Amino acid sequence: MSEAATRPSVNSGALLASLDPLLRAWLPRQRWFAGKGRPISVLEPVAVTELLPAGSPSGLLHLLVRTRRPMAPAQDIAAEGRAAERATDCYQLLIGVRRTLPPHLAPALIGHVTEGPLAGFTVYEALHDPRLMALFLERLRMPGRHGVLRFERDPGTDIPSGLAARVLAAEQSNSSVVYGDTFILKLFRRVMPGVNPDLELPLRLAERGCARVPAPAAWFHAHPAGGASPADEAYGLGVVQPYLAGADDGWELALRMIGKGEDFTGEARAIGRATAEVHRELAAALPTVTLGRAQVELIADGMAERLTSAARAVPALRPFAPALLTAYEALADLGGEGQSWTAQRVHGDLHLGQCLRSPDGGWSLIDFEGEPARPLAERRLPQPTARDVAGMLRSFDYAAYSAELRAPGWAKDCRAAYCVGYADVAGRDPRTDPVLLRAHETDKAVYEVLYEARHRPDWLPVPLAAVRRLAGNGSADDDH
Ligand SMILES: Nc1ncnc2c1ncn2[C@@H]1O[C@H](COP(=O)(O)OP(=O)(O)O)[C@@H](O)[C@H]1O
Ligand SMILES: O=P(O)(O)O[C@H]1O[C@H](CO)[C@@H](O[C@H]2O[C@H](CO)[C@@H](O)[C@H](O)[C@H]2O)[C@H](O)[C@H]1O
Repeated sequence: MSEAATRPSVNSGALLASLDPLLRAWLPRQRWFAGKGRPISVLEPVAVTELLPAGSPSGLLHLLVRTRRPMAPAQDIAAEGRAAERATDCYQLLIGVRRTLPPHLAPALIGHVTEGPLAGFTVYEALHDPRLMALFLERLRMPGRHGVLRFERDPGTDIPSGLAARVLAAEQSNSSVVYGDTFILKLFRRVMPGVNPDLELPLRLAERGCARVPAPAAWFHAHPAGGASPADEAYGLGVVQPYLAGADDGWELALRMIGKGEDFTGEARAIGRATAEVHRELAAALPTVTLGRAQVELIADGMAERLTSAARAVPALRPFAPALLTAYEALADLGGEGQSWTAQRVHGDLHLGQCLRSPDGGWSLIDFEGEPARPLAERRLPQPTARDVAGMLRSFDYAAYSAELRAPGWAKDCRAAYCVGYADVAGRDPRTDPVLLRAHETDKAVYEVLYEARHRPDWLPVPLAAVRRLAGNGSADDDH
């Protein structure tokens, strides 16, 4: 990728127009695309960067495209309101361009271009092409600019050249490529202007020497408007971090151990300890605030608003909404009585899949992006640590449900062990604040209903079962 060969020189409008029908068919099939099963109403370029020209023999394009969120079915439009019709999302794509696609890249096919500047070429998902991704790592190793793209790296971390690239098969909210079992590149898919907490928090934790979170080694972002004005915030696009080779992800490990009838409470307790350690470091690295009456009410109001909008989008949630609201009312009431809590930066979307156990048995936490559907500014606000604890408690429930567990009590025991582990480090058991915890667990279950409806409709029954339980005035642990 010499400077001359990589100078961005494309007419982005004409290029995207030629890819338009292919992307409209391909995008909605991607897991990371929000809004399944409905046609894309608008597809327009935000920025197009030619990293390698077509025909060399494989070209590489970096695209930021804006889509208008698909229209809701007729019956939901009135309920979702005009705002939902106007909502747009920006997605990051890395597109390979070849005359013909070799058989091993067939699963990556996006389509054959028939018109415009790329007529006669085949375009495909570049992440599946080890050659292109090796070239992309070379670009990441060199700090500097490339059109609207800006590449940065930690000068203290050596990223060797020539590492073999392989795309991760896991279906995710984002996409990842592993390099030689030493580094992993995470490419954010739905991107927006502003500081991405998935870079911000690991960088701050690395500064404190926190070993529970892989430290960013290189990262890149874009300034589609040129970056001249302070208001023109960068879009965070991707991060390279050390790859924890041989690590087990907590979700797969839990399902495996359930399958073998093995006890998971020891691991749950260790994850609780890891969570509390990361919370302690985040509280030391970034500002904390005391939540008074007004802030607690705001949090409760925010939860109620999310419930209302989720219930509009997912009809199955509607019958439970009034009962779920009582959890938020109880939180606001406690705030009104003068109960206060500390808020700090948190993980924001903690679940078993974000916990990795290294072969030495130590747990690390990854993916500090927060809930992908929330605005960035909101995800970066200090919050009670109960948000993360609630995420993990829900995750034990997910694992038990997904394994169609016969043994009652598995989730309940893991939830308890996790809280005990948390208290080992924090000195306070999260269950000491049942109203706070319940409100956050309810909020999480509501988020999950919306997430599953948008991304994995087949999974909707999992959070709906929890919603039913939480709405039933019973304990969140009932039925396990
Ligand atoms: N540093 C790492 N070491 C090993 N595996 C990792 C690492 N980071 C991510 N992974 C793997 O990649 C998967 C997806 O990463 P994650 O950051 O959670 O992306 P997403 O936001 O798409 O869920 C994880 O579940 C894990 O299996
Ligand atoms: O892609 P991310 O890991 O950033 O998070 C999103 O996808 C998760 C699913 O992959 C989703 O998590 C939900 O499903 C998990 C099992 O697959 C379960 O362990 C979690 O508890 C449950 O919330 C997550 O909510 C979503 O933001």
